Amino acid sequence: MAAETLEFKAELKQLLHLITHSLYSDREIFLRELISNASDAINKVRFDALANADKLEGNTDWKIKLTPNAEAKTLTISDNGIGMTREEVIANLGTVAQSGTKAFLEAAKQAGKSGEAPGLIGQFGVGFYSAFMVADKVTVVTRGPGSPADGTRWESDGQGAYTLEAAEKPARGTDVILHLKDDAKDFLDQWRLRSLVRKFSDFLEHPVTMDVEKEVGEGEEKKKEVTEETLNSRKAIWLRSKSEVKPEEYDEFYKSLTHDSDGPADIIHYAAEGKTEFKVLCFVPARKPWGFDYEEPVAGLKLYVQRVLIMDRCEQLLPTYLRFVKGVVDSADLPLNVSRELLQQNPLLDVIQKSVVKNVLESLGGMKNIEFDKYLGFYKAFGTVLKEGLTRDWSNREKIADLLLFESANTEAGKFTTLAEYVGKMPEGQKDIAYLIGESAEQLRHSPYLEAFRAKGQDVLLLTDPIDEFAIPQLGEYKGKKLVAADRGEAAGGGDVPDGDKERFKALLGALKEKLPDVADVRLTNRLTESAACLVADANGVSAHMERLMERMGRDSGTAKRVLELNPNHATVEAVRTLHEKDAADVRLDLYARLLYEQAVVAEGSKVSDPVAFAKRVNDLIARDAKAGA
Ligand SMILES: Nc1ncnc2c1ncn2[C@@H]1O[C@H](COP(=O)(O)OP(=O)(O)OP(=O)(O)O)[C@@H](O)[C@H]1O
Repeated sequence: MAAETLEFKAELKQLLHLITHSLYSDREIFLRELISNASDAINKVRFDALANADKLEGNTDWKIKLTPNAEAKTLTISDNGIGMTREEVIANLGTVAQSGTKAFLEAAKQAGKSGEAPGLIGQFGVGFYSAFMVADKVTVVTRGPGSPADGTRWESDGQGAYTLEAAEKPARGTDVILHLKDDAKDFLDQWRLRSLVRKFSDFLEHPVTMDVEKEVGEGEEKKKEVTEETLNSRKAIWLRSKSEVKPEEYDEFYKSLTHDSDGPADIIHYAAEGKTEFKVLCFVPARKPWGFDYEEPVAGLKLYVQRVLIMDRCEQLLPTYLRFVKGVVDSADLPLNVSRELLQQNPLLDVIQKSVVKNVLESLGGMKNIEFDKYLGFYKAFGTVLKEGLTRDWSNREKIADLLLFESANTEAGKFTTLAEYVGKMPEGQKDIAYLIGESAEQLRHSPYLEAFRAKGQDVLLLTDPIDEFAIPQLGEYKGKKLVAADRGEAAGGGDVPDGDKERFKALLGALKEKLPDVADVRLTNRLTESAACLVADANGVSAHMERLMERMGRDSGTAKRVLELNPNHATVEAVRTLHEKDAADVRLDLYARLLYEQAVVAEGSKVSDPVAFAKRVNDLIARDAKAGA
């Protein structure tokens, strides 16, 4: 049958254009990507064979073989893995399945200028196409379990189309044949290949081999002999003890696992011993992977049973709030031949998860105490995700709370405090931990709600992460101290005012309440020292910040009316009181009531319902005042 020509999908064309035209630095990573695909393919067939040994066809001498051919200027990467059917070739090598491709293209365009782009390739699951960084033509000959006639040959120059035809393939598996570009001939060099394999794939369980010519014998007997050599040491890095692993080995393993071009922020490597035994090697990335924010949140670790990869992402091993953690768990206590469904019910997985969570949280705590700058980088990337744990992982709430960072009324802008530090600095008499939620710390620093706290020498945490609105009330308390919102009725700032004031203002408060249908009540407060008025929510009501959030999401927050609090010691409030005492029917009182309310709305960072009318009211005041003063 003649070869059939098919077009790449549009996005893939764009991607290939980018790969072949702009990504030049670091192109050696193509070898890591292709070896990693070959290794995945071997793992797949080996796993399938646990249930159906016939698939193996006796071909179980697992290996990935590199064949450089100087004459033909090709480098071939062969494996005896699962192979692909014709349909699978079309699905896997003719389209980019990942939804993040568009984002990749954008990111790569940006990063292309700064030379970061190759690091991005793997992150977006386009590893195979990195072959076009070094090859101007790629041929793939592959077949799954079956007979030699079932093979498929795929070929492309990466320009927009590929050809497909049936092919004879004696053994199951895949050959990827790279027709190297003129400037990529160094990848034919055996020493270069050997050093790249050691760098990228040393820990790989399967041997990566190459035929090497060696001189053997002495004198007359001397002759050249070709032997197949294994290039990688094959020591699964997670099975070794910590002291045996070099930092650069961790680094390379991490990079092969995540495709990150930088090293990890934190390494968690231990062997659990006792009733159940397992080994864990996890990493905390130093920065957010591209796509982390818009991809569906999924967590998981690779699960090996005695070095056989059973699941690429075992969700039972990691809670979603630690989904930034990447790594491997190897357990000798799980049965090798169970189905994935049964495996997921195995109680041992919960035991392992508990242990992983404990170790990750402790390790993050250590980073915070010892390498704060590094921790800050981590926290800025993943702090929001970590906070999800406050609402989901009750048993570890306190440990997670210890990892939180906050700006506060007393910190300099851009500096942070912790709950433990806050509690340590609480002046005598302060019972609760006060916090204020809003859009930016800068705006919150000017909030009238801070006044009373400042006057008492108390600090207030300034929270600006949208999740804080849910997560912090869920936390509820820390070390026996209640967390209270500074703009709520119950907060330490609000308190009783002297009876004399209450008596003097009684009539005015009644009148204002009538004039202001938007508020639930008008009362005096000692919360304020500089401002005239503020709005507070009931202890159980919806806060102003929450209302703004709900509005933005297009939801009705079922706005509960709030309480207008007035500062009896403020000159403006006192002047309005005097005016009301003289003539309760003075028409100006309507205007003043409205403005007292509206300035409280503006001060808390919300919008007045009719900004034009508000401006007109202020202008009327200015005009009157200016006229009186002229
Ligand atoms: N040697 C191979 N044997 C069998 N299938 C392969 C082989 N190489 C690639 N594939 C198939 O092609 C798909 C696409 O490969 P590609 O490297 O582009 O992405 P990926 O491996 O899925 O993602 P990532 O590179 O992020 O791991 C693979 O998922 C696999 O199904």
